[in-house]
Amino acid sequence: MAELLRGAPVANAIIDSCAGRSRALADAGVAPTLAVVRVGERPDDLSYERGLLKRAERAGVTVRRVVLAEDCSQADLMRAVADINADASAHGCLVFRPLPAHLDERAVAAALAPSKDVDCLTPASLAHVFSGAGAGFAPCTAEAVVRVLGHYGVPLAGADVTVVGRSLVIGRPVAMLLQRADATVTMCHSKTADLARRCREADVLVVAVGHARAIGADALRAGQVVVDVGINWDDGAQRLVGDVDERAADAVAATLTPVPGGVGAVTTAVLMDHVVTAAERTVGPKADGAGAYRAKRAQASAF
Ligand SMILES: Nc1nc(=O)c2c([nH]1)NC[C@@H]1CN(c3ccc(C(=O)N[C@@H](CCC(=O)O)C(=O)O)cc3)C=[N+]21
Repeated sequence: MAELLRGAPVANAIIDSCAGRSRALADAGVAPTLAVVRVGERPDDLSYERGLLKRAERAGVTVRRVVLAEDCSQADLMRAVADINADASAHGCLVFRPLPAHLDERAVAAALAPSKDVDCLTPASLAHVFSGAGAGFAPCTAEAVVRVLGHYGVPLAGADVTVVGRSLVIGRPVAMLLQRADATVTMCHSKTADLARRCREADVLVVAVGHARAIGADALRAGQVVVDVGINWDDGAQRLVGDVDERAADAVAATLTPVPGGVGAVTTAVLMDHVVTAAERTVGPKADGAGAYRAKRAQASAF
């Protein structure tokens, strides 16, 4: 049976660190604040929102929700983003994606202030993930994958990692982050010839395709580390299932991230970490209370 790499301990460690840093910021008069923009009532947006609200409370992060109707106009959405840009008390902004088809996500990405872009929507953040230069944030889920592997001590330097899925939100950025950690990364997708062989060759298999049980026994090898990024609702089973056939992985792999309770649980924690970091960056060296803030922060990191 595969050992489970659960998300909760990883998320808790991140949230504990956020809570300490938020207290230090509070002493400097700063309340780390996230603005979330939701258009409509998509079930996975709502599930993410529920999770992040719960997590934010423990992390000491204030959340402001901006909810627009499913049929809102592009101008309505642009105005919401402009308001958040102009609001100095909002440190981070998350726009739930994908947006309804009539809305232009690229225009929103171009408008959002890069310093508030905590989930890698803007071109500046994507450039950061690609180049390593600058100060942007990676997509929370892509970073969550790397944090889970780091927490459980999975060696990445020199490891063969296969990433299945090439989305701009997970597949492509996670490949960049893993490569930066010195893995040799193979990027696979729906047109990859002999996908099963590419998957079997991997020491670490990361799957983010968005289809329930897309990866089965033929694509798995004994001893592998399997990271399942999928969150799919299974109508028959009436529960969330991953992109990997969990029974096959459980029988074959060395370790496996469960769904639910794996990477998804860490995504919200990484989001809080990004918001707190964005808030810390607004506390300039000349800002009131910054000296006390720095002292407190040094103390917090001593634990
Ligand atoms: N800009 C943007 N970035 C996203 O990352 C994003 C998004 N938009 N839109 C919606 C989807 C969905 N999503 C989830 C992440 C974690 C859980 C989560 O916490 N899942 C728990 C279970 C939650 C439950 O029990 O309901 C788990 O996997 O253990 C759920 C859903 C992020 N998304």
